[in-house]
Amino acid sequence: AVLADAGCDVTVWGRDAAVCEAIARDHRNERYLPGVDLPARVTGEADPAAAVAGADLVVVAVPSQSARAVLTPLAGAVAPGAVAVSLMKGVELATDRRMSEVVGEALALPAGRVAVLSGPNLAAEIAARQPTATVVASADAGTAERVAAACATGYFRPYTNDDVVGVELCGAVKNVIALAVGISQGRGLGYNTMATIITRGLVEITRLGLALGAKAETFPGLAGMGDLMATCASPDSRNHRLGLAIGRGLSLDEAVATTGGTAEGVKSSRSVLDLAERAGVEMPITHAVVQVLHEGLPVDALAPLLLGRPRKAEGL
Ligand SMILES: NC(=O)C1=CN([C@@H]2O[C@H](COP(=O)(O)OP(=O)(O)OC[C@H]3O[C@@H](n4cnc5c(N)ncnc54)[C@H](O)[C@@H]3O)[C@@H](O)[C@H]2O)C=CC1
Ligand SMILES: O=C(CO)COP(=O)(O)O
Repeated sequence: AVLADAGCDVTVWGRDAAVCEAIARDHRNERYLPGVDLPARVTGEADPAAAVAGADLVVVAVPSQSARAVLTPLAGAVAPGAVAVSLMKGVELATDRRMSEVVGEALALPAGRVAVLSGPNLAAEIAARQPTATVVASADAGTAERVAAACATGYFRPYTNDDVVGVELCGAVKNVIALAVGISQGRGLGYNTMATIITRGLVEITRLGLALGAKAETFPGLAGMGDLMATCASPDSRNHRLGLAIGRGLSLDEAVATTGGTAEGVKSSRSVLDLAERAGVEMPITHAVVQVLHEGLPVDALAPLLLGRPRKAEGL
């Protein structure tokens, strides 16, 4: 809808042919955006190769762990000169690849023809055309500018950035931090705890990013602090909601079943921690989330674990 409002003709592909048909026929996607009229420029197409054929931009928004399988068969179908844009906020399990790396590998595109878009961009608010901003990053400045121009509207303001690593890590790790905030709120803890987790969460995202070559100024920006605030505050965030359910005592399976949609942080917490361990970076909140979600640590052990660490000076 944003791209269409910005003047692009948009073809949506999805794995459910009935949803694609409804988008083409009615310009509605009742399953994911009930009650929202999509612009007339948005149509649907059940054949993925037909959907990408001739497209200037191929915008990818499937769950991160599915991206490689969805994109690999389309490598030959992307038009020469087209740019792929990742909206995904995760890190691939098993390879620890960021999504721009997965997209580039799967579609056989060089880094300069891949862009990432990340920021405080909760889908329902954007569908309601509420004002927000975002970051478009690419290794190629012209590519970032091209994507930003294609999605700029009166309610959606893209800023360009050349720090792909930083922007992507912000998007992936804020989901893990939002899980931790949700868990704390599920235990009945208040705003001091939330602010502590968000602030120290940003520190550990920054620490990882700098170790992996990102730029320091990306982290207090929209993709970093901006998206952390939106995701940790919003009851619409799936990661926040899933954390809340865990904090209230549900098992991971029960929490996933009640949350709806993909909470990327559940799986990416593991790949992020793996990246951190390989880079020799300490990420205590991410580590604690992995322990609670995947290693059986009781939620009540979380605060004593984090607060019981040796004291240190504030900073990175
Ligand atoms: N929903 C939001 O507010 C935002 C989501 N994102 C990111 O966008 C990405 C996608 O998220 P959502 O659209 O919210 O997830 P979702 O879970 O709501 O839906 C993703 C879509 O992918 C489809 N899908 C799932 N597995 C698939 C597979 N194996 N093959 C093909 N299609 C498959 C689903 O049917 C659905 O249509 C995630 O990385 C998320 O972090 C980024 C910004 C905001
Ligand atoms: O990334 C998002 C907002 O920017 C959406 O967050 P959730 O995936 O937790 O719903």
